[in-house]
Parts: sequence; structure tokens; C-alpha cells
Amino acid sequence: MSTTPDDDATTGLPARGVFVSFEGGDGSGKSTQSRLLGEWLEQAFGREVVRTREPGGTQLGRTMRELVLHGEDVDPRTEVLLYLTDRAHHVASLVRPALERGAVVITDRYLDSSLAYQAGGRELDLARLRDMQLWAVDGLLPDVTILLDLDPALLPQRLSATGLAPDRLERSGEQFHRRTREAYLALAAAEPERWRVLDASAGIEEIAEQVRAAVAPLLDRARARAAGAAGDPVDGAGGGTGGEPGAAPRPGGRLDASTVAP
Ligand SMILES: Nc1ncnc2c1ncn2[C@@H]1O[C@H](COP(=O)(O)OP(=O)(O)OP(=O)(O)O)[C@@H](O)[C@H]1O
Ligand SMILES: Cc1cn([C@H]2C[C@H](O)[C@@H](COP(=O)(O)O)O2)c(=O)[nH]c1=O
Repeated sequence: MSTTPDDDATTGLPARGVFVSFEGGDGSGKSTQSRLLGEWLEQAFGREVVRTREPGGTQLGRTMRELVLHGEDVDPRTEVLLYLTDRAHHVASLVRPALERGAVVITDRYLDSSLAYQAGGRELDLARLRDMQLWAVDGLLPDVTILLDLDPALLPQRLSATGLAPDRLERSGEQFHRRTREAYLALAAAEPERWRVLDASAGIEEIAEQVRAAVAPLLDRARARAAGAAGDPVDGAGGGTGGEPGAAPRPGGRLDASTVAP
């Protein structure tokens, strides 16, 4: 959940939540997979799951989303700042508080979207953008980032499946989407301990299984950490009983509050 493995750098409290981000091109299946992962986590682990997204995970963010995706055309630097404003508020008001109370936070896009789309796609300076992102979120990085890698040639097919008119970014052209994809792959290659790259052209259930396999070990680690902090045995009665990747939902599993992205 944070840049340090055992403690939250900001609060000094034990880091008990788990932070998962989905990344990828438009129409790569992020919403589909974040929904499936959230349902599985609630049912199999009885964990509080907070599903959210960028831009648009907060009320302010929904205004920013409308502006950046459906408003007047803006230059690339203005675009960076719109996404950054959404992100800073999202982390401060929703993501960090949820992690601090022990929730699993699943976000459909996070700061890597800006590095791929604005540095890669719009060809802005990567190092500068990375510094700005880390400042805006006070250093908070996901425990795991799942890249749903899709050839942009498949984008029209995926977009038409949604039945929605393409937004300003989706209309940015094939070369833009190719640069974005290359940027994602380079980010993942540079930080393999955080990223998992999955083939987004595979079937929905096959991908869901790979996502579960990537996330389940993090839950075990967080559970052990939380139990240690509370003085409980790791396999004690409190909380979920855990589960294997792909395990059937646990009967009687506790369903906690879930914030679902609008
Ligand atoms: N693995 C898959 N194979 C085929 N179709 C898929 C797959 N995953 C998702 N889809 C379909 O593709 C469309 C886009 O999926 P989804 O909305 O999950 O993508 P997304 O990455 O969240 O898109 P966006 O970035 O545009 O919001 C939907 O119609 C969805 O049902
Ligand atoms: C967070 C973020 C997003 N974008 C782009 C990527 C997509 O084209 C849209 C968001 O739409 P989605 O339906 O939620 O995928 O915005 C970006 O360019 N930079 C960012 O930081």
C-alpha cells in the first residue's frame, strides 16, 4: 500500500489495506475485471472492498472527468493538471482513508495512466510527470498493478461493444494509442515487482483467474500483518478465512460495505 513495506510513511500506522490498480488501454477490460475481482474478494475473503476509478472516484472527480473527457479540447499540459487534480483529491479523501481502515482498494486507473497516456501518448517528459504524480499522491503506490495489454487494433471492436460514443481520449487516433501501449509495457518492464502483464485478448474468465492469482498472496500478507498488529493468531476467527486463487465463494462470508465506481 505504501512505498515502505510494513508501515504507512504518512501515518506511521501498520499498513493493513491492500491497494490494487488496473491499467491498460481503452476498452481493455479494466472495469469488467475490477468488478469481478471485487465480487470475489467480498465473497471469498469477507473483506471490505472499495472499488473506485480515475478520473471520477469522488464528486469533484466526476466534474473533472466530465471536463477532461467530454469538455472542450485542452492542450496536453492542461490535460495533465486535470487528471492530477482528480488524483490528489481521490487519494486524500477516499483511497488513503480506506487503506488505513484495512480495506482492499481496487482502482480502475491510477498514476500510471498519466505516465502512459500523457508521457507516452502525448509525448510529455516522463521524469517530470512522475515527480508530479508522486508529489500529488504523497508517494502512495499500489501493491500490485495489473496491466491488461490489448493491441489498439482491437479498440474499435471493444468500443462498439459498449454502445457508447467515443470520448475525447478514445478519439485521439491509432498512433496515440500505440504510443500509450508501448509506454505501459516499458513501465511494467522497469518495475516488474509491482506489475503483472496479462493478455487482454484472452477470455474474461481466464483473465479473472490470472487476476485472482496475482492478488491472493497480497491478502494473505496483509491478513498476517493485521493479525500481528492486533495480537491475534493469523488463522483466528476474526475477518475472512482466506482462500485460494479461483476458490469458490466462502459460504457465510461476511459482505462488508462496498463502494462501487459509478
Ligand atoms: N476479455 C474480453 N474479451 C472480449 N470482450 C471483453 C473482454 N473484457 C471486456 N470485454 C468487453 O469489452 C468492452 C469494454 O470492456 P470494459 O468496459 O471492461 O473495458 P475498460 O478497460 O474498462 O474500458 P474503458 O477504459 O473504455 O472504460 C465491454 O463491452 C466488455 O464487455
Ligand atoms: C486516469 C487517466 C486517464 N486517462 C484517460 C484514459 C481514458 O482514455 C480516459 C478515462 O476513461 P475510462 O473510461 O475511465 O478508461 O482518460 C489519461 O489520459 N490520463 C490519466 O491519468
